[in-house]
Amino acid sequence: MSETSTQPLERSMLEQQLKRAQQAQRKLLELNEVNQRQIRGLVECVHHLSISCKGQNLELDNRLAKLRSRLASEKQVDALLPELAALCRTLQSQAQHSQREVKGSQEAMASLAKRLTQLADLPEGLQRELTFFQQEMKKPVYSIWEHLPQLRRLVGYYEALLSERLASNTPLEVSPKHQQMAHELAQLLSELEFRPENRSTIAAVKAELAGEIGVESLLDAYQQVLDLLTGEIVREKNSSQQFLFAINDALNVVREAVSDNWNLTVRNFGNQRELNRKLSSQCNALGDSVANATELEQLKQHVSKELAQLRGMLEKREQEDQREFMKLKESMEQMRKELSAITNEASSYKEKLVEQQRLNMLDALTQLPNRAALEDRLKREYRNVRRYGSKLWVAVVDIDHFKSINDNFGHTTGDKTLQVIAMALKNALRKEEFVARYGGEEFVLLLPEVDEEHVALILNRTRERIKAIPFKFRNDRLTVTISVGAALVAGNETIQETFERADAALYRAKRQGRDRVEIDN
Ligand SMILES: Nc1nc2c(ncn2[C@@H]2O[C@H](COP(=O)(O)OP(=O)(O)OP(=O)(O)O)[C@@H](O)[C@H]2O)c(=O)[nH]1
Repeated sequence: MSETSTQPLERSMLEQQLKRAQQAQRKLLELNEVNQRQIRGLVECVHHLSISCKGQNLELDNRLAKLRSRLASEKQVDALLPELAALCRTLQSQAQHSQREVKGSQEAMASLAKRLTQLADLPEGLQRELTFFQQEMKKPVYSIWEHLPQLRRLVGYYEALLSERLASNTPLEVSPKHQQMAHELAQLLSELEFRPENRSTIAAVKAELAGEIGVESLLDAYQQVLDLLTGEIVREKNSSQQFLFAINDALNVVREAVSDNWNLTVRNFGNQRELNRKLSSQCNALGDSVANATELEQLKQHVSKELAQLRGMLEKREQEDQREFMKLKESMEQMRKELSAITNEASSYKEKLVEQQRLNMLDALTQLPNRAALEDRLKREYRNVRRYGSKLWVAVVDIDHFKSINDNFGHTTGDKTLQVIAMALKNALRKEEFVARYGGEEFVLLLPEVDEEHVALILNRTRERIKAIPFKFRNDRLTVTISVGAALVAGNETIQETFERADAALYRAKRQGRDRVEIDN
């Protein structure tokens, strides 16, 4: 082929190569453009990140500053990848740290809110809000941004409370908490035993405490209860004092009698020795007279005289003995009387103490064993569980919606209802089982030696019996129900722990609609 024929071909190839090179260059320019846009985007993003993270963590600040300066000089994003990975790690650990901080702050705020709710006289609305707030604080929060509004809310509650307190020139009011305390005092009064002459006063105070009560009446009621209690204590103290004085007097008499007897005995001993001495010298004189006698008639006269003297002495001694014996008898009699008076006094005091002890173990309203008696019994039953491995169920019984009976029909009706239910509970049990009024409208049953499959049967039967009682309040027929939670004393748990499980079961029974028995498994 000639040189002239190859030229156009070469030229066309060169043109094509040039075109491809031009295309590639355009592509490169485009890519460069994209790269630059990405870097600009990254620069902007890092800039914003730096602003929003500033001051949170020194290491993070430094990394971001370094990245910003690298971005200013770097042309390729790839070269920045190790920096970006390190930044990611720092950001991750910072996020974890923030979450921990938020959690700590949440807990501190929850505890603050709780303390606020415990403040006396907290306005009802605020109390409700705070309770709601406390519930919300239990939900997990993942960022500081969710946390901040909660913080603002808590500050708001503080502010509200503060301005309410500062503005309160308002007269004293009975808060729900005071009302609750008044009810508790009424309940306590039901558990105490007072003298018959004070019972009507106590009933009146109780009725007042149980109803809607004003500050003045509440203070009066407290004063009255204190007076009555002080009176009972003083009376008890006086009667013990009188008893001790009586014993002391009696012992003084006995002591004097014993000391008289002793003196008498000492005197007698001295008199007897004197008499014996005289008798012996009289006998000696008589012996001498007999030995030296020369005349029988003279001796006879002498001996008769001496014998008369001896007889006189013996008679005198017998009279003295008689007198002393009478004195001794009298003083022994006196002592016997005093001792029998002391014995009588002591045994009547003992009877009183035994009666008082019995009353102390009984709930005055329902006549069921009270909390102290329950504790006594529990100790014994628990000992049997530990010693012989026997079974013991603890069941906590609570009357449903009892407050509404008090509210709708009065406290006295509430009291009567308690008495009827207490009796029903008592009658539902076998003699080795035990029921006590634990307080308020709560009772505790102890069921020893009952199998798991029977316990629910027994408790449900008791529940049904109470439900079937035909209560009639102001011509309305009403059904009163109970909820029950029961637990078996297990393994090596304490009785307190069993109680807590029974209580939790009762709570479940209430939550699941009441009028039911829940057994803790
Ligand atoms: N009449 C009378 N009421 C009492 C006695 N002791 C406690 N109470 C009242 O019993 C009520 C108990 O009410 P709450 O604890 O609110 O319970 P409840 O109304 O039974 O409601 P639930 O237990 O939730 O079903 C309170 O109003 C107490 O004042 C008492 O000796 N006599």
